Amino acid sequence: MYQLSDVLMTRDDRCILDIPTLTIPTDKLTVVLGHNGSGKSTLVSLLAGQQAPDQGLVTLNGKPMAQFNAKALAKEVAFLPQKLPASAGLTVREVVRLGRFPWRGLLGRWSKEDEQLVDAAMAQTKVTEFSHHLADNLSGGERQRAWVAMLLAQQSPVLILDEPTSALDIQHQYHLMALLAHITQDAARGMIVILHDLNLALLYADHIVALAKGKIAFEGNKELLLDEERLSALYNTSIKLIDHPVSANKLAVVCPEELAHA
Ligand SMILES: Nc1ncnc2c1ncn2[C@@H]1O[C@H](COP(=O)(O)OP(=O)(O)OP(=O)(O)O)[C@@H](O)[C@H]1O
Repeated sequence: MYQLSDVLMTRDDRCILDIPTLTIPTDKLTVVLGHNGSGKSTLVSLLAGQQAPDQGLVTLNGKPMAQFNAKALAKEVAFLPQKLPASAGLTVREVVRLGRFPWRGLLGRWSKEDEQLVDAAMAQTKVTEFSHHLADNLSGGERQRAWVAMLLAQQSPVLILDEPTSALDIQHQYHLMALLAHITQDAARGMIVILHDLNLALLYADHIVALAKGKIAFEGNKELLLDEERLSALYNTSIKLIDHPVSANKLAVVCPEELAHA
C-alpha cells in the first residue's frame, strides 16, 4: 500500500497539494477524481516516483519512494502519464516491448516469455492488428491503447494511469476499465486511475480518492460516490444519481441550473 504523510507541493508560491495523511491500497482499483487543477496528476506523479514531494513522505509497502532505483521501481510500478511519451520510429510491438525492459536479462535479448507477454498485452488492449504499424501513425485512441499494452506487459504489481480513457471511444473506454477491473481481481494487481467520467468510476472503482484544490475531499470505498450532495460539491455543479437500466449500479447525471430553465 501507499502511505503519504505531511505531503506538501508548492509551485509559483501556490500550494498545489496538501495531504496530511493518505493511504491508498495496492490490491484494489482506485479511481482518483477531482476538478481540473485539483492536483490529481501531481498526486499520481508522486506515487509513480516521477517527482519527490517538496515536504513529507511517500512510501510504497513501507519503503520511501526515494529509496527505489529506477529499475527496481519499474518492477513495482508501471506509469502511464497523461501526455503519452514520444514513440519516434517505433512500431506498436516495439512500444509494448518497452514494458519488458526492467526484466531483460544480462545479454539484452528478449526471451520467449517477453514475446508472449507482449502478444498477450496487445491482444488485451486490441492493438494486435497494428503490431507492425508505426505508433506515431495510429489514431489518438489506438496509440493510447498501445501504451496501455506497454504498461500491462511490464507486469508490475501496481499500475498508475493518468486519464487512460481520454482519447478512447465509448466502447473502448468501457472495455479498458473492465479489463483493468478484471486484472485487479484476477491477478491481485493494484490500479490507480485518474478519470473524469463519474460513471466509469461508479461502475468500476473499488476505492475512491477525490481531490479539491489540492486537498483530499473524500477518500474511501465506492459507496462514498453515491451521495448527490458530495458529488455536486466536488464538481461545483448539480449532479443527480439514477438507477442504471441493466445493472444494480447507479449513474451520475449532470443537471446544471440552466438546463432546468431551457
Ligand atoms: N510545474 C508546475 N508549475 C506551476 N504550476 C503547476 C505545475 N505543475 C502543476 N501545477 C499547477 O498545479 C495544479 C494541479 O495540477 P495537476 O496537473 O496536478 O491537476 P489535475 O487535477 O491533474 O488537472 P487536470 O484534471 O486538468 O488534468 C494546477 O493548478 C497546475 O496549474
